[in-house]
Amino acid sequence: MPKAFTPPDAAIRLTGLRKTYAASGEAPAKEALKGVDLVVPRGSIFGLLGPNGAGKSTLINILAGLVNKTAGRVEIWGFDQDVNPRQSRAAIGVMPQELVIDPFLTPRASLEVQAGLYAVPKADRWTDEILELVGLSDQANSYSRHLSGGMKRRLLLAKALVHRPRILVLDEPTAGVDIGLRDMLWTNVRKLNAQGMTVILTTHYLQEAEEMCDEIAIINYGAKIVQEPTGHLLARAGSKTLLIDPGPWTGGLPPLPPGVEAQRRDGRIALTWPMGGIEAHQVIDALRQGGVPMIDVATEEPDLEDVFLTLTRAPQPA
Ligand SMILES: Nc1ncnc2c1ncn2[C@@H]1O[C@H](COP(=O)(O)OP(=O)(O)OP(=O)(O)O)[C@@H](O)[C@H]1O
Repeated sequence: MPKAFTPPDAAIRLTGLRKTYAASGEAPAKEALKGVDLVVPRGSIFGLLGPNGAGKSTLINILAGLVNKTAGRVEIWGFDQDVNPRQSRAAIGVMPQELVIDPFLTPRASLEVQAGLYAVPKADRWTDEILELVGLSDQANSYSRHLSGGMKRRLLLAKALVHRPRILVLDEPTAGVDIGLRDMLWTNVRKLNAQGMTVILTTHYLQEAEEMCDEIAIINYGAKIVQEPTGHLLARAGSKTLLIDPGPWTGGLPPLPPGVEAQRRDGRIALTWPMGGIEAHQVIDALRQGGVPMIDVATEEPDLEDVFLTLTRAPQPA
């Protein structure tokens, strides 16, 4: 049995990962990954974000064994992809972006073929459970060519699960899908994660990443520019604002905690301060002690979009 040599907390460990696509015809060579170091903690729901062309698909395709890296090291669940290709492949299941499905197989047959490819013994197969999980039990025996686009995506998720991978990778799973499918996906992702599966997803929907992911890495121009727990990343987004409706009150404001700036905005009082340090209740307490009436209180939180835009607006490195 080969020995895992990464610390037990890493589901994925990338060290100096590089990919250069060779020049072809008129197109020059393209350096898609420029030495990425990345650790995905075991048990996390991990978001891999970046603008179009940042290198996300290249990175995922390398993990999936579909694209050969140019340099660097890829360890999946402790197994070096070059040294233990079989074990590292067995540890990961990938739901691809594109609808690659054999139209002449039924969903049940597709899963059986996939299980065969991964050498899953018959006794360990969980075909019916997977079909149930993704909501394809009723279509289990229909030809896949008769499935709707949404059902084909369900089948892709099902195929990624046949060998009970430790790590599930979802490449843009919700791009262009309807709400029912999106809900099915997120319910299942949470369920599988609660059972111990590490989940990595790429998405263009920042709100989705904010809701789903424990930790996020952002890549841009083939380089990782940040990796942090989602909460920390949001805290980088600058300021927090409290909006108070004092009704017809026109008095003066009491002293506020240092760093809090006040403005009048459409009859409301907008109080803004940098994230971290001051808590909203301290500001509210100060207002209350100063006798400011509060008919309504609302907050404006920064979101991942603010962070993302700030971090990815930097010009392309030379
Ligand atoms: N097979 C290829 N041959 C040459 N260049 C490629 C190839 N695949 C990707 N690239 C280039 O590598 C860069 C990274 O592409 P990649 O698809 O990994 O980005 P991405 O972040 O996944 O983008 P998207 O969100 O649009 O899928 C891009 O400039 C792209 O044009």
